[in-house]
Amino acid sequence: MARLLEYADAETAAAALALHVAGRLRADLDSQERTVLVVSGGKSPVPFFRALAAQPLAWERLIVTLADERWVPPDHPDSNEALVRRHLLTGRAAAARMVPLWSASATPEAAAQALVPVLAALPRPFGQVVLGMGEDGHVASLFPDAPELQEGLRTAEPVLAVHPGAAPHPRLSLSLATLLQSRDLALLVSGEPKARLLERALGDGPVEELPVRAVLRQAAVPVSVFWAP
Ligand SMILES: O=C(O)[C@H](O)[C@@H](O)[C@H](O)[C@H](O)COP(=O)(O)O
Repeated sequence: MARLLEYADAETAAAALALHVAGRLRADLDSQERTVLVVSGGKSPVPFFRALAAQPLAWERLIVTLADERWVPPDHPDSNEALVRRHLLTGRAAAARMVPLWSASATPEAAAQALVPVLAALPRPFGQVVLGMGEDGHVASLFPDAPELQEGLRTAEPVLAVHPGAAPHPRLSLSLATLLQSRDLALLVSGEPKARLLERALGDGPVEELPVRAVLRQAAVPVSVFWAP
């Protein structure tokens, strides 16, 4: 059962999430050499990235990777890697090691194959996974209208290529199984247009309709929704 935390505005939710994530990662780094933070892209996480970058942490022992990536190189304005580098890996946080999903492979399928050993080498469980929720209920790049949705929800492979029907760019997405290999999950959602959607996502209905439900419903990993209208 997901824990719903409501804040007055997006900035306050982002600050609270940054404290939550920093505390979680610090707890790992007190008892192990390295830990992994997995983040999504999109617009919502920018204030969270800035707030987290200001947190005192042993950044040089932190590995940052993405829940999903658009099939564009890092110098493209839609690149999630570029977003993370610009807003999170700044100041002391620049010492963290970034593990990108994009590579100069011929296709997203080839990039997914190349990522298998890279992701297998990351310490498990991840310290923290932070996700957003798209206006169609997608999470990471598990889109309701993508032909690969069932595969993403069921495969034991770590990552897959996704071709969403409407959203721009093919994607690379961690599979649901991999997103759940974490000590903790947080979902950052804000804005009135997503209020009704979040209510529906937390209610009954098929996962295929709103894939975010797969994360909200599972009981293996604690999940908190940082919500601001
Ligand atoms: O690359 C992406 O698009 C994301 O990783 C995606 O899953 C995102 O989290 C949601 O689409 C929410 O995006 P917004 O924050 O822009 O609404």
